[in-house]
Amino acid sequence: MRRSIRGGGEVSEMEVDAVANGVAALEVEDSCGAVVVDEGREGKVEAEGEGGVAAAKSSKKKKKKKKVNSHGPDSSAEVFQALPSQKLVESLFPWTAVMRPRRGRCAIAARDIKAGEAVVVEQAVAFVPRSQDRTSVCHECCRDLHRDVRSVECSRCKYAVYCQDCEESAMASHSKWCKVSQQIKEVAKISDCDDDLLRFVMALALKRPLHNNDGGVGILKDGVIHSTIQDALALQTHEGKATSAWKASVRRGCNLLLSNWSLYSEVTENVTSTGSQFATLEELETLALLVNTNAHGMGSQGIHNADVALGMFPFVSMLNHSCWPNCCFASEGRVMTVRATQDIPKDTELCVSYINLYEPRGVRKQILADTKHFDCSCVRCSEPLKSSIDRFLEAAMCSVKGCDGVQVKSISLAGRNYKRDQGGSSWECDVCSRVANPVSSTSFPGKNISGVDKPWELEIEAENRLATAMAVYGERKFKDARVLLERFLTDFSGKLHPLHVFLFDALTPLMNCCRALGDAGEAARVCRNIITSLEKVVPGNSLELANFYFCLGEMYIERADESSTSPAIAKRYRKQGQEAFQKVRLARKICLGKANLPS
Ligand SMILES: C[S@@+](CC[C@H](N)C(=O)[O-])C[C@H]1O[C@@H](n2cnc3c(N)ncnc32)[C@H](O)[C@@H]1O
Repeated sequence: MRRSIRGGGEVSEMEVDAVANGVAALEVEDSCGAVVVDEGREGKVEAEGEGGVAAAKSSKKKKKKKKVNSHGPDSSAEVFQALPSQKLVESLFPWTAVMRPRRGRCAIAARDIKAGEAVVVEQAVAFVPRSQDRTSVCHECCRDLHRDVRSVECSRCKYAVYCQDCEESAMASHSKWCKVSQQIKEVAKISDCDDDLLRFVMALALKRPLHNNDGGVGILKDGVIHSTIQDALALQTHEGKATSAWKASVRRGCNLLLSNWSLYSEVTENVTSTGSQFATLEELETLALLVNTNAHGMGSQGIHNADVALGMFPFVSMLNHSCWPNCCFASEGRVMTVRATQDIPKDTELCVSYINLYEPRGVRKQILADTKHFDCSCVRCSEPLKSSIDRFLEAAMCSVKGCDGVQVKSISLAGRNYKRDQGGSSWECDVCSRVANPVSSTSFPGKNISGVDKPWELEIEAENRLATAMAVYGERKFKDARVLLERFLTDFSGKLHPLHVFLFDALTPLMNCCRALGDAGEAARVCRNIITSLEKVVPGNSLELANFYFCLGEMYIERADESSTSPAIAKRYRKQGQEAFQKVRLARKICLGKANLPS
Protein backbone atom coordinates (compact mmCIF):
# COMPACT_ATOMS: atom_id res chain seq x y z
CA MET A 1 0.00 0.00 0.00
CA ARG A 2 1.02 3.56 -0.66
CA ARG A 3 1.82 4.29 2.92
CA SER A 4 5.15 2.57 2.49
CA ILE A 5 6.15 5.48 0.29
CA ARG A 6 4.97 8.10 2.74
CA GLY A 7 7.38 7.04 5.40
CA GLY A 8 10.22 7.05 2.93
CA GLY A 9 12.31 10.04 3.89
CA GLU A 10 13.57 11.29 7.19
CA VAL A 11 14.63 14.62 5.80
CA SER A 12 11.09 15.85 5.56
CA GLU A 13 11.59 18.78 7.88
CA MET A 14 8.49 20.45 6.64
CA GLU A 15 6.52 17.36 5.92
CA VAL A 16 3.36 17.49 7.90
CA ASP A 17 2.10 14.32 9.38
CA ALA A 18 -1.51 14.52 10.31
CA VAL A 19 -1.35 11.01 11.67
CA ALA A 20 0.81 12.39 14.44
CA ASN A 21 -2.06 14.64 15.33
CA GLY A 22 -4.53 11.79 15.49
CA VAL A 23 -5.62 9.34 18.09
CA ALA A 24 -2.56 7.25 18.64
CA ALA A 25 -2.51 3.54 17.99
CA LEU A 26 0.21 1.92 19.98
CA GLU A 27 -0.39 -1.48 18.52
CA VAL A 28 -2.59 -2.54 15.74
CA GLU A 29 -4.77 -4.89 17.64
CA ASP A 30 -6.94 -4.67 20.70
CA SER A 31 -7.19 -7.11 23.53
CA CYS A 32 -9.90 -8.66 25.60
CA GLY A 33 -11.39 -7.69 28.93
CA ALA A 34 -15.07 -7.19 29.53
CA VAL A 35 -16.20 -4.29 31.66
CA VAL A 36 -19.62 -4.09 33.19
CA VAL A 37 -21.54 -1.05 32.07
CA ASP A 38 -23.52 0.85 34.65
CA GLU A 39 -27.08 0.52 33.45
CA GLY A 40 -28.39 3.20 35.67
CA ARG A 41 -27.60 6.18 33.48
CA GLU A 42 -29.88 8.02 31.16
CA GLY A 43 -30.06 6.85 27.56
CA LYS A 44 -29.88 9.20 24.58
CA VAL A 45 -30.04 7.38 21.27
CA GLU A 46 -30.18 9.01 17.85
CA ALA A 47 -30.62 8.10 14.23
CA GLU A 48 -27.66 6.84 12.23
CA GLY A 49 -25.25 9.17 10.42
CA GLU A 50 -22.71 11.83 11.10
CA GLY A 51 -23.27 15.31 12.28
CA GLY A 52 -26.03 16.62 10.05
CA VAL A 53 -28.63 18.85 11.56
CA ALA A 54 -31.32 16.76 9.92
CA ALA A 55 -30.01 13.55 11.43
CA ALA A 56 -29.93 15.04 14.87
CA LYS A 57 -33.35 16.60 14.57
CA SER A 58 -35.00 13.44 13.34
CA SER A 59 -33.60 11.51 16.25
CA LYS A 60 -35.72 9.35 18.46
CA LYS A 61 -34.66 8.80 21.98
CA LYS A 62 -34.92 5.23 23.11
CA LYS A 63 -35.76 4.70 26.71
CA LYS A 64 -35.22 0.96 26.75
CA LYS A 65 -31.99 -0.12 28.38
CA LYS A 66 -30.22 -3.32 27.61
CA LYS A 67 -27.80 -5.27 29.68
CA VAL A 68 -24.39 -5.26 28.10
CA ASN A 69 -21.03 -6.48 29.18
CA SER A 70 -18.64 -4.40 27.21
CA HIS A 71 -18.20 -0.86 25.97
CA GLY A 72 -18.76 0.76 22.65
CA PRO A 73 -20.84 0.38 19.57
CA ASP A 74 -19.65 -3.19 19.07
CA SER A 75 -21.83 -4.56 21.76
CA SER A 76 -23.71 -1.66 23.29
CA ALA A 77 -25.14 -0.16 20.13
CA GLU A 78 -28.42 0.73 21.77
CA VAL A 79 -27.21 1.80 25.20
CA PHE A 80 -25.98 5.23 26.05
CA GLN A 81 -23.58 5.42 28.92
CA ALA A 82 -22.63 8.89 30.10
CA LEU A 83 -19.15 9.39 31.48
CA PRO A 84 -19.31 10.28 35.21
CA SER A 85 -18.16 13.86 34.55
CA GLN A 86 -20.42 14.41 31.51
CA LYS A 87 -22.83 16.81 33.27
CA LEU A 88 -19.91 18.85 34.56
CA VAL A 89 -18.47 19.06 31.07
CA GLU A 90 -21.82 20.10 29.64
CA SER A 91 -22.00 22.90 32.19
CA LEU A 92 -18.90 24.47 30.63
CA PHE A 93 -18.65 23.28 27.03
CA PRO A 94 -21.22 23.71 24.24
CA TRP A 95 -22.08 20.09 23.40
CA THR A 96 -23.95 17.13 24.62
CA ALA A 97 -23.35 13.40 24.09
CA VAL A 98 -25.85 11.22 22.25
CA MET A 99 -25.71 7.67 20.98
CA ARG A 100 -25.84 6.88 17.28
CA PRO A 101 -25.92 3.48 15.66
CA ARG A 102 -22.54 2.31 14.32
CA ARG A 103 -20.77 5.37 15.73
CA GLY A 104 -21.37 4.98 19.44
CA ARG A 105 -21.47 8.15 21.49
CA CYS A 106 -21.23 11.38 19.53
CA ALA A 107 -20.63 14.96 20.68
CA ILE A 108 -23.42 17.16 19.35
CA ALA A 109 -23.30 20.98 19.34
CA ALA A 110 -25.79 22.24 21.93
CA ARG A 111 -25.80 25.68 20.28
CA ASP A 112 -24.16 27.46 17.36
CA ILE A 113 -20.39 27.34 17.86
CA LYS A 114 -17.98 29.89 16.42
CA ALA A 115 -14.75 28.98 14.61
CA GLY A 116 -11.91 29.04 17.12
CA GLU A 117 -14.13 28.35 20.13
CA ALA A 118 -12.77 25.75 22.57
CA VAL A 119 -15.15 22.78 22.84
CA VAL A 120 -13.05 20.69 25.22
CA VAL A 121 -10.16 21.76 27.45
CA GLU A 122 -9.04 18.75 29.42
CA GLN A 123 -6.16 17.71 31.61
CA ALA A 124 -4.79 14.22 30.92
CA VAL A 125 -5.96 11.57 33.38
CA ALA A 126 -2.54 10.07 32.73
CA PHE A 127 0.11 10.35 30.07
CA VAL A 128 3.42 8.75 29.18
CA PRO A 129 6.21 10.22 27.08
CA ARG A 130 7.03 8.02 24.10
CA SER A 131 10.19 6.13 24.96
CA GLN A 132 12.14 7.66 22.08
CA ASP A 133 11.20 11.12 23.37
CA ARG A 134 11.53 10.47 27.08
CA THR A 135 14.06 13.30 27.54
CA SER A 136 12.04 15.84 25.51
CA VAL A 137 9.29 16.43 28.05
CA CYS A 138 8.86 16.51 31.82
CA HIS A 139 7.23 13.23 32.88
CA GLU A 140 5.07 15.08 35.39
CA CYS A 141 3.77 18.20 33.58
CA CYS A 142 4.64 17.25 29.97
CA ARG A 143 6.30 20.61 29.52
CA ASP A 144 8.91 20.80 26.73
CA LEU A 145 12.41 20.39 28.11
CA HIS A 146 14.31 22.91 26.02
CA ARG A 147 17.94 23.60 26.52
CA ASP A 148 17.11 26.44 28.89
CA VAL A 149 14.87 24.35 31.17
CA ARG A 150 16.86 22.52 33.82
CA SER A 151 15.83 18.88 34.10
CA VAL A 152 16.67 15.99 36.39
CA GLU A 153 16.77 12.30 35.53
CA CYS A 154 15.98 9.69 38.16
CA SER A 155 19.36 8.22 39.05
CA ARG A 156 17.88 4.79 39.78
CA CYS A 157 15.66 3.96 36.82
CA LYS A 158 17.47 6.36 34.50
CA TYR A 159 14.17 6.75 32.71
CA ALA A 160 11.98 9.34 34.42
CA VAL A 161 12.94 12.96 33.72
CA TYR A 162 11.41 15.98 35.45
CA CYS A 163 11.65 19.73 35.03
CA GLN A 164 13.00 21.72 37.95
CA ASP A 165 9.51 22.85 39.00
CA CYS A 166 8.17 19.29 39.27
CA GLU A 167 11.32 17.58 40.48
CA GLU A 168 10.64 17.52 44.19
CA SER A 169 7.04 16.37 44.28
CA ALA A 170 7.30 14.14 41.23
CA MET A 171 10.39 12.32 42.46
CA ALA A 172 8.64 11.60 45.76
CA SER A 173 5.76 9.77 44.11
CA HIS A 174 7.93 8.26 41.40
CA SER A 175 10.14 6.64 44.03
CA LYS A 176 7.17 4.49 45.07
CA TRP A 177 7.08 2.69 41.78
CA CYS A 178 10.51 3.42 40.38
CA LYS A 179 11.54 -0.22 40.75
CA VAL A 180 8.57 -1.42 38.75
CA SER A 181 9.35 1.19 36.14
CA GLN A 182 12.92 -0.09 35.94
CA GLN A 183 11.66 -3.50 34.90
CA ILE A 184 9.30 -2.37 32.15
CA LYS A 185 11.78 -2.45 29.30
CA GLU A 186 12.76 -6.00 30.19
CA VAL A 187 9.12 -7.03 30.68
CA ALA A 188 8.28 -5.59 27.26
CA LYS A 189 11.15 -7.50 25.70
CA ILE A 190 10.25 -10.83 27.28
CA SER A 191 6.55 -10.50 26.55
CA ASP A 192 6.99 -8.93 23.11
CA CYS A 193 4.63 -6.17 24.19
CA ASP A 194 5.04 -2.46 23.48
CA ASP A 195 6.88 -0.84 26.40
CA ASP A 196 5.03 2.49 26.05
CA LEU A 197 1.77 0.56 26.26
CA LEU A 198 2.91 -1.18 29.45
CA ARG A 199 4.03 2.12 30.97
CA PHE A 200 0.68 3.64 30.13
CA VAL A 201 -1.21 0.70 31.61
CA MET A 202 0.85 1.05 34.79
CA ALA A 203 0.26 4.81 34.97
CA LEU A 204 -3.49 4.29 34.61
CA ALA A 205 -3.54 1.41 37.10
CA LEU A 206 -1.97 3.68 39.71
CA LYS A 207 -4.87 6.11 39.25
CA ARG A 208 -7.51 3.54 40.08
CA PRO A 209 -9.95 4.70 42.75
CA LEU A 210 -8.97 4.24 46.34
CA HIS A 211 -12.56 3.58 47.33
CA ASN A 212 -15.23 1.72 45.43
CA ASN A 213 -17.84 4.30 46.35
CA ASP A 214 -15.89 7.09 44.67
CA GLY A 215 -18.28 8.22 41.92
CA GLY A 216 -15.42 9.46 39.84
CA VAL A 217 -16.78 12.88 38.94
CA GLY A 218 -13.95 15.21 37.99
CA ILE A 219 -13.49 18.88 38.74
CA LEU A 220 -13.43 22.07 36.75
CA LYS A 221 -10.48 24.31 37.42
CA ASP A 222 -9.76 27.52 35.53
CA GLY A 223 -11.81 26.38 32.58
CA VAL A 224 -10.12 22.98 32.40
CA ILE A 225 -11.92 19.71 33.05
CA HIS A 226 -9.85 17.40 35.22
CA SER A 227 -11.55 14.13 34.36
CA THR A 228 -11.06 10.90 36.24
CA ILE A 229 -9.96 7.34 35.73
CA GLN A 230 -13.65 6.40 36.00
CA ASP A 231 -14.36 8.65 33.01
CA ALA A 232 -11.62 6.80 31.15
CA LEU A 233 -13.00 3.43 32.20
CA ALA A 234 -16.36 4.37 30.68
CA LEU A 235 -14.82 4.86 27.25
CA GLN A 236 -15.26 2.26 24.60
CA THR A 237 -12.90 -0.45 23.52
CA HIS A 238 -13.10 -2.89 20.66
CA GLU A 239 -13.21 -6.14 22.45
CA GLY A 240 -13.20 -9.15 20.24
CA LYS A 241 -11.23 -7.65 17.39
CA ALA A 242 -7.83 -8.53 18.75
CA THR A 243 -5.64 -11.16 17.21
CA SER A 244 -4.77 -13.95 19.56
CA ALA A 245 -1.09 -13.03 19.17
CA TRP A 246 -1.69 -9.51 20.43
CA LYS A 247 -3.87 -10.73 23.28
CA ALA A 248 -1.19 -13.20 24.30
CA SER A 249 1.57 -10.59 24.33
CA VAL A 250 -0.53 -8.14 26.34
CA ARG A 251 -1.43 -10.88 28.77
CA ARG A 252 2.23 -11.89 29.20
CA GLY A 253 3.25 -8.24 29.65
CA CYS A 254 0.50 -7.46 32.17
CA ASN A 255 1.21 -10.65 34.10
CA LEU A 256 4.88 -9.78 34.45
CA LEU A 257 3.95 -6.24 35.36
CA LEU A 258 1.76 -7.56 38.17
CA SER A 259 4.52 -9.85 39.46
CA ASN A 260 6.93 -6.94 39.64
CA TRP A 261 4.28 -4.76 41.22
CA SER A 262 3.73 -7.18 44.06
CA LEU A 263 7.45 -7.94 44.33
CA TYR A 264 8.51 -4.42 45.11
CA SER A 265 7.32 -3.67 48.57
CA GLU A 266 7.55 0.11 48.34
CA VAL A 267 4.71 0.04 45.88
CA THR A 268 2.85 -2.66 47.78
CA GLU A 269 2.98 -0.76 51.02
CA ASN A 270 2.02 2.49 49.44
CA VAL A 271 -0.90 1.15 47.52
CA THR A 272 -2.34 -1.07 50.21
CA SER A 273 -1.83 1.47 52.97
CA THR A 274 -4.05 3.92 51.08
CA GLY A 275 -6.76 1.33 50.79
CA SER A 276 -6.43 0.56 47.12
CA GLN A 277 -6.24 -2.98 45.84
CA PHE A 278 -3.77 -4.31 43.35
CA ALA A 279 -5.16 -4.32 39.87
CA THR A 280 -6.16 -7.69 38.50
CA LEU A 281 -4.84 -9.07 35.26
CA GLU A 282 -8.22 -8.45 33.60
CA GLU A 283 -8.18 -4.83 34.73
CA LEU A 284 -4.73 -4.29 33.25
CA GLU A 285 -5.84 -5.86 29.99
CA THR A 286 -8.87 -3.58 29.89
CA LEU A 287 -6.58 -0.60 30.42
CA ALA A 288 -4.44 -1.77 27.50
CA LEU A 289 -7.58 -1.85 25.36
CA LEU A 290 -8.59 1.61 26.49
CA VAL A 291 -5.19 2.96 25.58
CA ASN A 292 -5.36 1.44 22.14
CA THR A 293 -8.75 2.87 21.26
CA ASN A 294 -8.52 6.20 23.02
CA ALA A 295 -4.97 7.45 23.64
CA HIS A 296 -4.11 10.74 21.96
CA GLY A 297 -0.75 11.93 20.75
CA MET A 298 0.55 14.97 22.64
CA GLY A 299 3.19 17.47 21.67
CA SER A 300 3.83 21.02 20.63
CA GLN A 301 2.25 22.29 17.44
CA GLY A 302 5.11 23.96 15.65
CA ILE A 303 6.30 23.43 12.13
CA HIS A 304 7.16 19.90 13.19
CA ASN A 305 4.13 18.13 14.57
CA ALA A 306 6.00 16.63 17.47
CA ASP A 307 4.03 13.74 18.92
CA VAL A 308 6.17 13.14 21.96
CA ALA A 309 3.75 11.61 24.45
CA LEU A 310 0.50 9.68 24.69
CA GLY A 311 -2.30 10.84 26.93
CA MET A 312 -5.72 9.71 28.08
CA PHE A 313 -8.34 12.46 27.71
CA PRO A 314 -11.80 10.91 28.14
CA PHE A 315 -13.76 13.90 26.85
CA VAL A 316 -11.49 14.58 23.91
CA SER A 317 -12.06 10.89 23.16
CA MET A 318 -15.81 11.47 22.98
CA LEU A 319 -15.31 13.13 19.63
CA ASN A 320 -15.63 10.75 16.72
CA HIS A 321 -13.47 10.78 13.66
CA SER A 322 -14.40 12.44 10.38
CA CYS A 323 -12.40 12.64 7.17
CA TRP A 324 -13.91 16.14 6.86
CA PRO A 325 -13.57 17.30 10.47
CA ASN A 326 -14.94 20.50 11.94
CA CYS A 327 -12.66 20.52 15.02
CA CYS A 328 -8.99 19.95 15.70
CA PHE A 329 -7.01 19.27 18.85
CA ALA A 330 -3.70 20.44 20.21
CA SER A 331 -1.96 19.98 23.52
CA GLU A 332 0.11 22.18 25.74
CA GLY A 333 1.70 20.54 28.73
CA ARG A 334 -0.84 18.11 30.19
CA VAL A 335 -3.81 19.95 28.73
CA MET A 336 -5.47 19.08 25.45
CA THR A 337 -7.75 21.63 23.79
CA VAL A 338 -10.22 20.86 21.03
CA ARG A 339 -11.34 23.86 18.99
CA ALA A 340 -13.92 24.35 16.28
CA THR A 341 -12.12 25.00 13.00
CA GLN A 342 -15.24 26.47 11.41
CA ASP A 343 -18.59 27.87 12.49
CA ILE A 344 -20.66 24.87 13.57
CA PRO A 345 -24.46 25.06 13.65
CA LYS A 346 -26.40 23.73 16.62
CA ASP A 347 -27.14 19.98 16.47
CA THR A 348 -24.14 19.20 14.25
CA GLU A 349 -21.76 16.47 15.34
CA LEU A 350 -18.32 17.66 16.46
CA CYS A 351 -15.58 15.57 14.87
CA VAL A 352 -11.81 15.57 14.72
CA SER A 353 -9.57 13.64 12.37
CA TYR A 354 -7.58 10.67 13.65
CA ILE A 355 -5.58 10.26 10.44
CA ASN A 356 -3.85 11.92 7.51
CA LEU A 357 -6.61 13.13 5.19
CA TYR A 358 -4.69 13.25 1.92
CA GLU A 359 -5.30 9.57 1.31
CA PRO A 360 -7.74 7.77 -0.99
CA ARG A 361 -10.96 6.71 0.65
CA GLY A 362 -10.08 3.01 0.56
CA VAL A 363 -6.73 3.66 2.24
CA ARG A 364 -8.26 5.85 4.93
CA LYS A 365 -10.88 3.24 5.66
CA GLN A 366 -8.29 0.50 5.79
CA ILE A 367 -6.06 2.47 8.19
CA LEU A 368 -9.02 3.15 10.49
CA ALA A 369 -10.11 -0.48 10.31
CA ASP A 370 -6.59 -1.76 11.03
CA THR A 371 -5.64 0.66 13.77
CA LYS A 372 -8.96 1.71 15.29
CA HIS A 373 -11.18 -1.24 14.36
CA PHE A 374 -14.05 0.69 12.84
CA ASP A 375 -15.59 1.18 9.46
CA CYS A 376 -15.64 4.94 8.92
CA SER A 377 -19.12 6.28 8.35
CA CYS A 378 -18.21 9.97 8.13
CA VAL A 379 -19.76 12.41 5.64
CA ARG A 380 -16.80 12.24 3.28
CA CYS A 381 -16.72 8.44 3.24
CA SER A 382 -20.51 8.24 2.87
CA GLU A 383 -20.77 10.60 -0.10
CA PRO A 384 -21.13 8.75 -3.42
CA LEU A 385 -17.62 8.49 -4.86
CA LYS A 386 -18.85 9.80 -8.19
CA SER A 387 -19.43 13.23 -6.68
CA SER A 388 -16.69 13.17 -4.04
CA ILE A 389 -13.25 14.76 -4.16
CA ASP A 390 -12.00 11.29 -3.19
CA ARG A 391 -12.44 9.99 -6.75
CA PHE A 392 -9.53 12.12 -7.94
CA LEU A 393 -6.99 10.92 -5.38
CA GLU A 394 -6.30 7.71 -7.28
CA ALA A 395 -7.69 8.56 -10.71
CA ALA A 396 -6.04 8.54 -14.11
CA MET A 397 -6.93 10.82 -17.00
CA CYS A 398 -9.01 9.12 -19.65
CA SER A 399 -6.95 7.86 -22.58
CA VAL A 400 -9.73 8.10 -25.15
CA LYS A 401 -8.69 10.75 -27.68
CA GLY A 402 -10.63 13.96 -27.22
CA CYS A 403 -12.12 12.88 -23.91
CA ASP A 404 -11.11 15.00 -20.92
CA GLY A 405 -12.73 12.67 -18.41
CA VAL A 406 -11.25 10.95 -15.42
CA GLN A 407 -10.92 7.20 -15.01
CA VAL A 408 -12.10 6.25 -11.55
CA LYS A 409 -11.08 3.01 -9.92
CA SER A 410 -13.96 0.72 -9.01
CA ILE A 411 -12.19 -0.65 -5.93
CA SER A 412 -12.52 2.78 -4.35
CA LEU A 413 -16.21 2.69 -5.10
CA ALA A 414 -16.40 -0.34 -2.87
CA GLY A 415 -14.57 1.62 -0.22
CA ARG A 416 -13.99 -1.29 2.10
CA ASN A 417 -11.35 -3.95 2.38
CA TYR A 418 -9.05 -1.95 0.21
CA LYS A 419 -6.21 -4.10 -0.99
CA ARG A 420 -3.37 -3.24 -3.30
CA ASP A 421 -4.95 -3.47 -6.74
CA GLN A 422 -4.32 -7.01 -7.83
CA GLY A 423 -6.22 -6.81 -11.04
CA GLY A 424 -9.67 -7.04 -9.53
CA SER A 425 -10.82 -3.49 -10.08
CA SER A 426 -12.00 -1.83 -13.22
CA TRP A 427 -11.64 1.81 -14.16
CA GLU A 428 -14.51 3.81 -15.54
CA CYS A 429 -14.33 7.19 -17.23
CA ASP A 430 -16.71 9.73 -15.74
CA VAL A 431 -17.30 11.37 -19.12
CA CYS A 432 -17.18 8.76 -21.92
CA SER A 433 -18.02 5.84 -19.59
CA ARG A 434 -15.32 3.67 -21.08
CA VAL A 435 -14.48 0.81 -18.75
CA ALA A 436 -10.92 -0.50 -18.60
CA ASN A 437 -10.40 -3.76 -16.82
CA PRO A 438 -7.13 -5.57 -16.14
CA VAL A 439 -8.74 -9.00 -16.44
CA SER A 440 -10.61 -8.50 -19.71
CA SER A 441 -8.77 -5.49 -21.04
CA THR A 442 -11.80 -3.95 -22.65
CA SER A 443 -12.16 -0.87 -24.75
CA PHE A 444 -15.04 0.63 -26.63
CA PRO A 445 -15.11 -0.54 -30.23
CA GLY A 446 -14.96 2.39 -32.58
CA LYS A 447 -13.34 4.66 -30.02
CA ASN A 448 -9.88 5.86 -30.74
CA ILE A 449 -7.74 4.79 -27.80
CA SER A 450 -4.45 6.55 -27.36
CA GLY A 451 -1.85 7.09 -24.69
CA VAL A 452 -1.84 4.88 -21.63
CA ASP A 453 -4.67 2.43 -21.94
CA LYS A 454 -4.00 0.51 -18.75
CA PRO A 455 -4.36 2.76 -15.73
CA TRP A 456 -3.50 -0.09 -13.37
CA GLU A 457 -0.10 -0.44 -15.03
CA LEU A 458 0.37 3.32 -15.00
CA GLU A 459 -0.33 3.33 -11.27
CA ILE A 460 2.14 0.57 -10.51
CA GLU A 461 4.80 2.26 -12.62
CA ALA A 462 4.17 5.57 -10.86
CA GLU A 463 4.37 3.95 -7.45
CA ASN A 464 7.69 2.29 -8.28
CA ARG A 465 9.17 5.45 -9.75
CA LEU A 466 8.14 7.47 -6.74
CA ALA A 467 9.53 4.85 -4.36
CA THR A 468 12.90 5.01 -6.12
CA ALA A 469 12.98 8.80 -5.90
CA MET A 470 11.97 8.69 -2.23
CA ALA A 471 14.75 6.24 -1.43
CA VAL A 472 17.29 8.67 -2.85
CA TYR A 473 15.64 11.53 -0.97
CA GLY A 474 15.82 9.43 2.18
CA GLU A 475 19.59 9.28 1.73
CA ARG A 476 19.59 13.10 1.66
CA LYS A 477 20.98 13.13 -1.86
CA PHE A 478 18.96 16.23 -2.68
CA LYS A 479 20.43 16.92 -6.08
CA ASP A 480 19.76 13.42 -7.41
CA ALA A 481 16.42 13.21 -5.66
CA ARG A 482 15.33 16.51 -7.20
CA VAL A 483 16.11 15.23 -10.68
CA LEU A 484 14.18 12.01 -10.07
CA LEU A 485 11.20 13.77 -8.52
CA GLU A 486 11.01 16.35 -11.28
CA ARG A 487 11.16 13.64 -13.94
CA PHE A 488 8.52 11.70 -12.11
CA LEU A 489 6.21 14.70 -12.06
CA THR A 490 6.86 15.49 -15.73
CA ASP A 491 6.20 11.89 -16.79
CA PHE A 492 3.03 11.36 -14.77
CA SER A 493 1.35 14.78 -14.72
CA GLY A 494 -1.31 14.71 -17.41
CA LYS A 495 -1.65 10.95 -17.06
CA LEU A 496 -2.62 10.79 -13.41
CA HIS A 497 -5.20 13.24 -12.11
CA PRO A 498 -3.52 16.42 -10.71
CA LEU A 499 -4.84 15.55 -7.24
CA HIS A 500 -3.57 11.95 -7.39
CA VAL A 501 -1.83 11.00 -4.15
CA PHE A 502 1.35 9.96 -5.93
CA LEU A 503 1.75 13.38 -7.52
CA PHE A 504 0.96 15.02 -4.20
CA ASP A 505 3.43 12.81 -2.34
CA ALA A 506 6.24 13.91 -4.63
CA LEU A 507 5.71 17.60 -3.96
CA THR A 508 6.84 18.02 -0.35
CA PRO A 509 10.14 16.16 -0.83
CA LEU A 510 10.71 18.13 -4.03
CA MET A 511 10.11 21.39 -2.18
CA ASN A 512 12.55 20.28 0.51
CA CYS A 513 15.17 19.37 -2.09
CA CYS A 514 14.82 22.76 -3.77
CA ARG A 515 15.18 24.52 -0.43
CA ALA A 516 18.16 22.41 0.55
CA LEU A 517 19.76 23.31 -2.79
CA GLY A 518 19.10 27.02 -2.22
CA ASP A 519 16.48 27.37 -4.96
CA ALA A 520 13.83 29.29 -3.04
CA GLY A 521 12.08 30.32 -6.26
CA GLU A 522 11.32 26.79 -7.38
CA ALA A 523 10.61 25.70 -3.80
CA ALA A 524 7.97 28.44 -3.53
CA ARG A 525 6.38 27.34 -6.82
CA VAL A 526 6.17 23.74 -5.60
CA CYS A 527 4.83 24.91 -2.25
CA ARG A 528 2.03 26.80 -3.98
CA ASN A 529 1.12 23.58 -5.83
CA ILE A 530 1.02 21.72 -2.52
CA ILE A 531 -1.30 24.35 -1.07
CA THR A 532 -3.57 24.29 -4.13
CA SER A 533 -4.02 20.51 -3.85
CA LEU A 534 -4.26 20.45 -0.08
CA GLU A 535 -6.92 23.18 -0.01
CA LYS A 536 -9.15 20.98 -2.15
CA VAL A 537 -8.73 17.87 -0.02
CA VAL A 538 -8.63 19.03 3.61
CA PRO A 539 -11.05 21.51 5.19
CA GLY A 540 -9.81 25.06 5.65
CA ASN A 541 -8.22 26.36 8.83
CA SER A 542 -6.05 23.32 9.26
CA LEU A 543 -2.63 23.44 10.90
CA GLU A 544 -1.32 21.30 8.09
CA LEU A 545 -2.21 23.96 5.55
CA ALA A 546 -0.93 26.69 7.85
CA ASN A 547 2.46 24.96 8.02
CA PHE A 548 2.77 25.06 4.24
CA TYR A 549 1.74 28.72 4.19
CA PHE A 550 4.48 29.30 6.74
CA CYS A 551 7.05 27.61 4.47
CA LEU A 552 5.79 29.75 1.59
CA GLY A 553 6.15 32.93 3.66
CA GLU A 554 9.68 31.97 4.63
CA MET A 555 10.61 31.33 1.02
CA TYR A 556 9.26 34.68 -0.14
CA ILE A 557 11.31 36.41 2.55
CA GLU A 558 14.40 34.38 1.56
CA ARG A 559 13.92 35.50 -2.02
CA ALA A 560 13.48 39.10 -0.94
CA ASP A 561 16.76 38.89 0.96
CA GLU A 562 18.73 37.47 -1.95
CA SER A 563 21.34 39.99 -3.07
CA SER A 564 20.38 39.53 -6.72
CA THR A 565 16.78 40.61 -6.07
CA SER A 566 16.01 44.19 -7.09
CA PRO A 567 14.47 46.45 -4.41
CA ALA A 568 11.13 46.62 -6.24
CA ILE A 569 10.85 42.83 -6.54
CA ALA A 570 12.10 42.37 -2.98
CA LYS A 571 9.28 44.62 -1.82
CA ARG A 572 6.75 42.46 -3.67
CA TYR A 573 8.20 39.27 -2.16
CA ARG A 574 8.06 40.75 1.32
CA LYS A 575 4.42 41.63 0.79
CA GLN A 576 3.66 38.10 -0.44
CA GLY A 577 5.59 36.69 2.52
CA GLN A 578 3.56 38.80 4.95
CA GLU A 579 0.32 37.72 3.28
CA ALA A 580 1.31 34.07 3.70
CA PHE A 581 2.23 34.67 7.36
CA GLN A 582 -1.11 36.39 7.89
CA LYS A 583 -2.89 33.21 6.77
CA VAL A 584 -0.75 31.23 9.21
CA ARG A 585 -1.68 33.55 12.07
CA LEU A 586 -5.37 33.32 11.27
CA ALA A 587 -5.32 29.51 11.08
CA ARG A 588 -3.29 29.24 14.29
CA LYS A 589 -5.61 31.65 16.06
CA ILE A 590 -8.53 29.39 15.17
CA CYS A 591 -6.81 26.04 15.73
CA LEU A 592 -4.58 26.92 18.68
CA GLY A 593 -6.06 30.10 20.09
CA LYS A 594 -2.79 31.95 19.41
CA ALA A 595 -2.10 34.08 16.39
CA ASN A 596 1.66 33.46 16.48
CA LEU A 597 3.99 32.00 13.88
CA PRO A 598 5.31 28.49 14.56
CA SER A 599 8.80 28.24 16.02
C1 LIG B 1 -12.27 7.68 20.60
S1 LIG B 1 -13.77 6.81 20.39
C2 LIG B 1 -14.97 8.05 20.03
C3 LIG B 1 -16.15 7.99 20.97
C4 LIG B 1 -16.97 6.76 20.82
N1 LIG B 1 -17.97 6.92 19.79
C5 LIG B 1 -17.61 6.36 22.14
O1 LIG B 1 -18.79 6.00 22.15
O2 LIG B 1 -16.92 6.35 23.15
C6 LIG B 1 -13.45 6.06 18.85
C7 LIG B 1 -14.50 5.05 18.44
O3 LIG B 1 -15.71 5.68 18.04
C8 LIG B 1 -16.24 5.07 16.86
N2 LIG B 1 -16.08 5.99 15.73
C9 LIG B 1 -15.37 7.13 15.73
N3 LIG B 1 -15.44 7.74 14.55
C10 LIG B 1 -16.19 6.96 13.75
C11 LIG B 1 -16.58 7.04 12.38
N4 LIG B 1 -16.21 8.05 11.62
N5 LIG B 1 -17.32 6.04 11.89
C12 LIG B 1 -17.71 4.99 12.66
N6 LIG B 1 -17.35 4.85 13.96
C13 LIG B 1 -16.61 5.82 14.50
C14 LIG B 1 -15.38 3.84 16.62
O4 LIG B 1 -15.99 2.76 17.27
C15 LIG B 1 -14.07 4.22 17.26
O5 LIG B 1 -13.28 3.14 17.65
